[in-house]
Amino acid sequence: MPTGPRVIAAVLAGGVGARMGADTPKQLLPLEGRPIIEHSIAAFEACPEVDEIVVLMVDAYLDRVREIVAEAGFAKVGAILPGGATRTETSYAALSATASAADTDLVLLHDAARPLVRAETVAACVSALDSAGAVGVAVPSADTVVRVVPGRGGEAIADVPPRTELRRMQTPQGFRLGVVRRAYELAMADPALVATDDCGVVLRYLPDEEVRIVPGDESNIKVTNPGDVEVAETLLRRMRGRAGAGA
Ligand SMILES: Nc1ccn([C@@H]2O[C@H](COP(=O)(O)OP(=O)(O)OP(=O)(O)O)[C@@H](O)[C@H]2O)c(=O)n1
Ligand SMILES: C[C@](O)(CO)[C@H](O)COP(=O)(O)O
Repeated sequence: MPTGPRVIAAVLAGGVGARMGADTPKQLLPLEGRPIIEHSIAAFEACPEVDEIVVLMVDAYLDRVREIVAEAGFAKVGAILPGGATRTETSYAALSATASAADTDLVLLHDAARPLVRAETVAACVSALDSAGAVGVAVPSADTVVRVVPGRGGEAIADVPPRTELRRMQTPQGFRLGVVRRAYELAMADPALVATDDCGVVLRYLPDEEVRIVPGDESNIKVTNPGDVEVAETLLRRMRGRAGAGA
C-alpha cells in the first residue's frame, strides 16, 4: 500500500525565557495546571497527520521533560534532546535528530512557547507541503508596522511598509526535509547568520524556493513576557468554550 511522507514535529524548548524572568524556563510554567510544554506536545500528539515528535529542551531540564512525557503517556515522542544556544541552533539540532528520515519526509518546527496551536493549523501546514517545500503560519497585522533607524533624539521612522503586504509569523513552520536541510547547511556555514525564524533561513539561503503562507489564528500566541500565561489561560478557556458549544 503506498504511504505518504513521514511527518516529524520538533517542539523547540531550548530557550531560557529571559523576558519572562521566571525561576524556570517559561515552557515549564503551569497553564491551567499543566506545563506549557505539555500543551504544545499534546497538540501534535493529537494530530493524526503527525507520526513522530522530537523535543529539544534546555539541557538542565531534560529529566523534567522525560517525566512530563512519561506521565502524559505521549506515544509519539521518539527523542528528547538538548537544544542549542540560540533558537536557530536548536532548529539545527532538531534537523540533525531527523538524520534517518528521507529528504521527501516532512518536518514541522514549532515553538514550545506556543501551547495553543490548533490541530487545524497543523493539518493545513502538512497539506500545503503537498505542493510547497516550505510553509509558515502567519496572521495579518492589525497595527501599522514601521522600520526604524536611529534618529536625532531616539528612534525615527525610516519606512512604512504597506500593511496589506505584512504578516506576523507564527509556528509551526513546515518543510520538506531536503529543502530545510540544504538551507541550514548553507546557513550554518555563514558566519554572518542572523535568523529569527526557520522560514527566514530558507528564504535567505534558497531564494528560489517559494515559502508559502498558511493562515494562522490570533490565539496561537507565543508566551514571551510576564502576563502572557494569564492571556493564554483566557484564550484556552475561550477555545474550550467554543469547542464545547460546537460539540
Ligand atoms: N536557544 C533556544 C532559544 C529559543 N528556543 C525556543 O524557541 C521558542 C521561541 O523563542 P523565545 O520565545 O524567544 O524563547 P526564549 O528564548 O526562551 O525567550 P527569551 O528570548 O525571552 O529568553 C521557544 O519555545 C524557545 O524555547 C529554543 O528552542 N532554543
Ligand atoms: C519563530 C517565531 O515564533 C516567529 O514569530 C519568532 O520569530 C521566534 O522569535 P524569538 O525571538 O525566538 O521569540
